[in-house]
Amino acid sequence: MTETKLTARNVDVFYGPKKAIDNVSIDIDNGIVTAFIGPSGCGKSTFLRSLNRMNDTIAGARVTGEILLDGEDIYAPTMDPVALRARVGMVFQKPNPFPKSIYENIAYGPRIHGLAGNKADLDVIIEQSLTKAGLWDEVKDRLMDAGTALSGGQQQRLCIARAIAVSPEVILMDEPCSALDPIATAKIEELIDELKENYAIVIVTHSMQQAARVSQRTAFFHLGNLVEYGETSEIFTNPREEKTKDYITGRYG
Ligand SMILES: Nc1ncnc2c1ncn2[C@@H]1O[C@H](COP(=O)(O)OP(=O)(O)OP(=O)(O)O)[C@@H](O)[C@H]1O
Repeated sequence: MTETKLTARNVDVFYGPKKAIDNVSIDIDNGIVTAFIGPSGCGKSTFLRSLNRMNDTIAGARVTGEILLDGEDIYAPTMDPVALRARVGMVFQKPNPFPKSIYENIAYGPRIHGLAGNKADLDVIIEQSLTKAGLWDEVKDRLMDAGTALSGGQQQRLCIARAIAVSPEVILMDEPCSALDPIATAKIEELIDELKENYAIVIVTHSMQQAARVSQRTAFFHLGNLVEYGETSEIFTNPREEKTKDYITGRYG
C-alpha cells in the first residue's frame, strides 16, 4: 500500500508572462519512484523545481495553485523554504559537490539544520549517509580528500549522500545520470531502486529505457500539460492518450 506524499492541485508556473506549466494536478506516492518524461522544453524540470520551491530562486518565476507535502501547503507564508528543501531534497543533472572535502560535503547540511549534537553524532550521520548512497567503502579511507576529486559517478553518489544526510522525505532528481557513463548510470539506478523503500523519489529523465527500468509510475508532460499519469508498465505498453503513444514510440521528442 502506498500513501500520498506530495499533492499538486491546479499548478501553473510562469516565467514572466510565459506559462511553462499549465494546470497540473498529480499525487506523488511514498515508497515508489515516479518518472517525469516528455520532449525537451515540456516543463519537466520546471514542475520538479516547484515541488521544493527551487523556482523561488529564479527571477520572474511564479507558481500558482497548491502543492501539499503531507497535507501541508509548501507555499504557505509560514513554510521556511530552507527547511522545506531539507525535507524535499534535490539532485541535479551535473554532480555539484561543494569545493570542500568529502566529509564536509555531507557535514554541511546536518550542521546548519542542527541534526548533530557533537562530532561523534556527525560522524555517524556521515557514515550512514555514505553507506546508503553506496559510496562508503570507496571513500572511507579518504574522507578529507576533495569531493571534486572523485569520478563523476562517485560525485553524483556524494550528492545523493548529501541529500540523504538531512533525513529528507522526498528526493527529486533532475536527469541525475545524463552526465554519467553506462556503468556509473547502472550504479545510480540500483541505488534509486534501494532508496525508494524509504523515500518518495521523483526522477526527470530523457531516457524512456531509464524510466521503464527505475520507476513504478510515469507522468508524461507535453507543452506544459500533464498528458497522462499512471503505472509505468501501462504507460509504456498500453497508453491511453495518442500523444503518449507517439512519444514512447519515438514519433517525436
Ligand atoms: N529560467 C527560465 N526562464 C525563462 N524560461 C524558462 C526558464 N527555465 C525554463 N524556461 C522555459 O520553460 C519551458 C519549460 O522548460 P523546462 O526546462 O522545465 O523543460 P524540460 O521539459 O525540463 O526540458 P529539458 O528536457 O530540455 O530539460 C521552456 O519553454 C523553457 O524555455
